[in-house]
Amino acid sequence: MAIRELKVCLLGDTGVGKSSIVCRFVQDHFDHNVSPTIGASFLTKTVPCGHELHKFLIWDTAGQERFHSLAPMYYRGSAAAVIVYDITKLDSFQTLKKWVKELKEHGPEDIIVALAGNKKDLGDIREVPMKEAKDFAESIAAIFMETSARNAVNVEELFQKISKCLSLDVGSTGT
Ligand SMILES: Nc1nc2c(ncn2[C@@H]2O[C@H](COP(=O)(O)OP(=O)(O)OP(=O)(O)O)[C@@H](O)[C@H]2O)c(=O)[nH]1
Repeated sequence: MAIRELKVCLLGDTGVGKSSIVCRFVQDHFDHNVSPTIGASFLTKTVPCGHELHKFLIWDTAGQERFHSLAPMYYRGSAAAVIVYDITKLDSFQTLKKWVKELKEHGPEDIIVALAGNKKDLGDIREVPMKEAKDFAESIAAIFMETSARNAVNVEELFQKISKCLSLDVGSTGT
């Protein structure tokens, strides 16, 4: 079976759960006391998609402002970007919009963008209405999912959607 390597980066405010999403996806594990990422971390996971295997090369970037200038190194050459916000923090949704703008201006032209509203398990203290995020995602033709790294909700599904989109992309350029 053919293996395709797909570079994916995670972007978003500090504390929104980027590392936790990656950890849930790659190791099916959740840590309540995960330390903030320094610089970036790298993990891989291979998943079947149709008649091929997709090997995700995942760059989990640091959300702290002091690391912002490093981000282009990770989104350049990426096939997809997952921009994460925390549904309980309106500020993190504003930061997501800044990342969308930055990707549009400086990212790869054909990059697939996925928006992930994480911490879905904390719906009681939600600050970002799902509809608002969904409408925004639609307006920029992005994949959208609310996830919970903690409860393993929609994390696998998020990467499956990205995988499917990447397959379709190849299909359309091949014809
Ligand atoms: N309740 C809940 N907490 C979560 C979830 N995902 C992550 N967390 C918690 O949120 C905190 C921050 O998670 P991280 O994964 O370190 O966030 P990050 O976006 O990688 O942060 P930086 O590395 O600083 O950019 C940790 O205490 C996690 O345990 C979730 O789905 N639900």
